[in-house]
Amino acid sequence: MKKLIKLLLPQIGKIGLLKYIFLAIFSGLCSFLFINTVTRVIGLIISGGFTNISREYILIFAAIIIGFIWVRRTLSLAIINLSQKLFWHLRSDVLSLVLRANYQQLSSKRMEIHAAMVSDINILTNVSMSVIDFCAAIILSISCLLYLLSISGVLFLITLGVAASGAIVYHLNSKSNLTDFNKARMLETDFQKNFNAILDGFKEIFMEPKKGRFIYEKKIQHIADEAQGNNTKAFTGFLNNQITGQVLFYILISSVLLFFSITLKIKSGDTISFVFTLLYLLGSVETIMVLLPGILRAGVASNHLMALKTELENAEFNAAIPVSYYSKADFYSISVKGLEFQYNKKNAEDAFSIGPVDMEINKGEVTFIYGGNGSGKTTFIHAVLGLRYPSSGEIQLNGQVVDQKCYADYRTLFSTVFSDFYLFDQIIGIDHIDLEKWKAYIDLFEIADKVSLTDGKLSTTDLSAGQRKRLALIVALLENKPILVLDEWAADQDPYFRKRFYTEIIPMLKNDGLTIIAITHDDKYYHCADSLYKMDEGKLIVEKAEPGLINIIS
Ligand SMILES: Nc1ncnc2c1ncn2[C@@H]1O[C@H](COP(=O)(O)OP(=O)(O)OP(=O)(O)O)[C@@H](O)[C@H]1O
Repeated sequence: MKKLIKLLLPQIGKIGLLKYIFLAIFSGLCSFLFINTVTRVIGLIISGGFTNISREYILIFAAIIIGFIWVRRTLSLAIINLSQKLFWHLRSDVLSLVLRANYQQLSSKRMEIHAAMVSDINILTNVSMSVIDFCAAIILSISCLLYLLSISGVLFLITLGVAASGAIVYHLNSKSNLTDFNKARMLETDFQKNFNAILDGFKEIFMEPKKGRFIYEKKIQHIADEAQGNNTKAFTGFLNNQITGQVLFYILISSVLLFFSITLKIKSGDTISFVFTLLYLLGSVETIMVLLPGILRAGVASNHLMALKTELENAEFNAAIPVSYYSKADFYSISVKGLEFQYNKKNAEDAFSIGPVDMEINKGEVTFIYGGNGSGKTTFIHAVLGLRYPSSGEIQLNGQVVDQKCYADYRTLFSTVFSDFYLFDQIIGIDHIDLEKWKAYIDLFEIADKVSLTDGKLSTTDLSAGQRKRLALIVALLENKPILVLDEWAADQDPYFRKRFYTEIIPMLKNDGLTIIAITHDDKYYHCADSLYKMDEGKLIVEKAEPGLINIIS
């Protein structure tokens, strides 16, 4: 509940929260006044004191009903607004944290974030709708208890004793119910992971339905069974509490009617008022019991959400937004000195590592890195790009050590086409798109008849794999950054264009003052590089590190 209020407070402010509390109290009081008036009128009817139509009671009932309509409408509208505000605020909050998070952290948290977005935020939004009924039921219960006290102190104490026994039973069970909700919530992340595997791997599944069946039967069914079991156990626990509460009340009401009214010599009018009020109290206690599981589940969801938010906010390496951008004129050299990096794994011996690596990248140089699959080329490039933070060693830019604080600025040196690049459907992140360059590039990359640009929007991204890569490279070049980094860019190009790329386009880009680092397996064109390195099991071996052309093959 505390965490829920912590989430709600920024949305409504303290005064807003007080307003909601006041409205909820007023709503509970309206219900109580209605019940109280009904009880009094029944008392009057039974005692024969209600013979004429009473204008006074008509006015009282009308005032209560009007008050009730007003308060419920005001409160409902406010809660609907609040839940919508909360829903979109939480979504944008998590997204803005995601945008500020670092790659290293985010890549290991993808599924958690997905589950938070899809599941936790929905649970929280939905529960905010039932908060009014919950608060109103609590106020009504308190008012009923106070009224019971005014009727008979002894019966009130007996009622309190019964309520306390219910509360103890509830408390004893709620811990294990909450554990079950928690377990079910943990499984939600696994569910999202497998759900994404189905969506992302649908082509493969469509070709071989056994794959889909495996994920469905062996993974999702298992998760569904376990989550269903946990949720069912938790909800059953709450239902048992509810039944226990009801039974205790039924026993109490029967005892008041058949036993206490006689032994305690309570007046019949008071007994009737007491029993009526108990029945209403039972109703509001039931409302509380029905709504409580949802509210506790929302507590679990808000715990997860807050933990995720805190984790994203407290990232050790969290400067994603650059303060200033490097231009081509600002860049002279990058020196990689003793750089080491290791992936985090539970068993550190299994974790792949690179380094120590030393390397020089000078302005205007074309550097190729080659090596076997899994040798660590991409991992190393990620470390050079500042996507992953080295575990030891350092990177120097123009002779100055790049520390964590300047990493965001450092990353502005690079435009990239990763091997698993994402092509946005519009050119974003560039203040002024140079349309002349765009035209020149689409001609140079021979896709002028395939794609056009209107107001920064690409006419299509539905192209062949090779054409998509050409388009991604054009977008990277339009960023006009000092260094271009390519990861196996030419792998999807036909032999004709591959030759053009290495022998015409790269020299042309180099002439334009661009520094190029490319991971490549195209040994036929290694001679086109000024510097050539081989990555071998995480170690970088210099093949050629002086400006000039070499031909490894010859
Ligand atoms: N996200 C990751 N978490 C943990 N280990 C990883 C991760 N990505 C890669 N690895 C490990 O790092 C090793 C090197 O991967 P990397 O992608 O750097 O190789 P590569 O040389 O670029 O290979 P390829 O030529 O096949 O693209 C892999 O063998 C893998 O075990």
